[in-house]
Amino acid sequence: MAELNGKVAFVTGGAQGIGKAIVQRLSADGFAVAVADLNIDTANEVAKAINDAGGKATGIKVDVSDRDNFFKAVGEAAEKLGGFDVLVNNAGLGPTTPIDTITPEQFDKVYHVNVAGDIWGIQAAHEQFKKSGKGGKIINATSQAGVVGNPNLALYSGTKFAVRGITQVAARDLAEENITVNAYAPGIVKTPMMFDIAHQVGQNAGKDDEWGMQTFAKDIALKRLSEPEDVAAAVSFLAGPDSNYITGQTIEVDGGMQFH
Ligand SMILES: NC(=O)C1=CN([C@@H]2O[C@H](COP(=O)(O)OP(=O)(O)OC[C@H]3O[C@@H](n4cnc5c(N)ncnc54)[C@H](O)[C@@H]3O)[C@@H](O)[C@H]2O)C=CC1
Ligand SMILES: CC(=O)C(C)=O
Repeated sequence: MAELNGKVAFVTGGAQGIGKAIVQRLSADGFAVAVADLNIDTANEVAKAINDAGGKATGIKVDVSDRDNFFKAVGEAAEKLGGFDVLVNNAGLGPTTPIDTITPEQFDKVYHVNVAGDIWGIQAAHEQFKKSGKGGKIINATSQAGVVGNPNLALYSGTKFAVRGITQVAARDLAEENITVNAYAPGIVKTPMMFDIAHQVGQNAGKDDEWGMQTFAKDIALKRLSEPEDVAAAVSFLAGPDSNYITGQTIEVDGGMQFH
């Protein structure tokens, strides 16, 4: 395990999938990490494994769609870990929503987590950065589906386009305070979210999960699905000093799906 670098990172959705790989990678980079998730039991298990391996981590319960709760969770992490330097707005929901099936309830739920959650996170991080006066880094999860609209994902794709917009605006608004804001756009990553989407798409077409996965995977230039660690490596760059002169950008980590 690397020596602690004196910085603290707060990762939402850190209990599983891409978020878990991010907290593990940032811990290996020397960050003290807050494993922030709705699922506190799993978050605590991930934090314990990091502590057992010689890192510094704490599990924090958060519902990113609840503004007050997000502020409280960030404050708690800053107090427990002794600072606040990096926010990774990673938590998200990815329902499969053929266009005619979208309900008002589903719209509210997904937009509150994927879009409002990012705004509350940016505000809560900004509050901490103002206190420290040192600036910081905000890193948001979008998707290749937030770069090009994906079939069956109208609701989800729309939220991920919004995340790229919010990233650009926040980058401009916060730049004077030495705060950078960037995003990562994963492709088809082997996580519970993606396996669920593949299952739903396959089922809706009367086919199996593998067929559902291939409807997304067939366009990957590098011809393999993504591991969560592929994404964590890009987040490591965005959280570290080598990206200090980059802000407002989306890095696509999709094995070559979207080019522009
Ligand atoms: N898996 C993939 O292929 C891709 C994923 N992404 C994005 O990457 C991010 C992570 O995705 P996965 O790891 O695949 O998802 P996942 O569904 O496997 O894990 C998401 C985590 O977020 C937590 N979470 C859900 N709602 C929450 C809330 N309201 N407050 C706090 N935590 C909450 C869950 O408990 C879970 O631990 C998401 O923003 C997703 O949209 C983007 C592109 C592709
Ligand atoms: C889940 C997701 O972000 C996809 C399919 O790009």
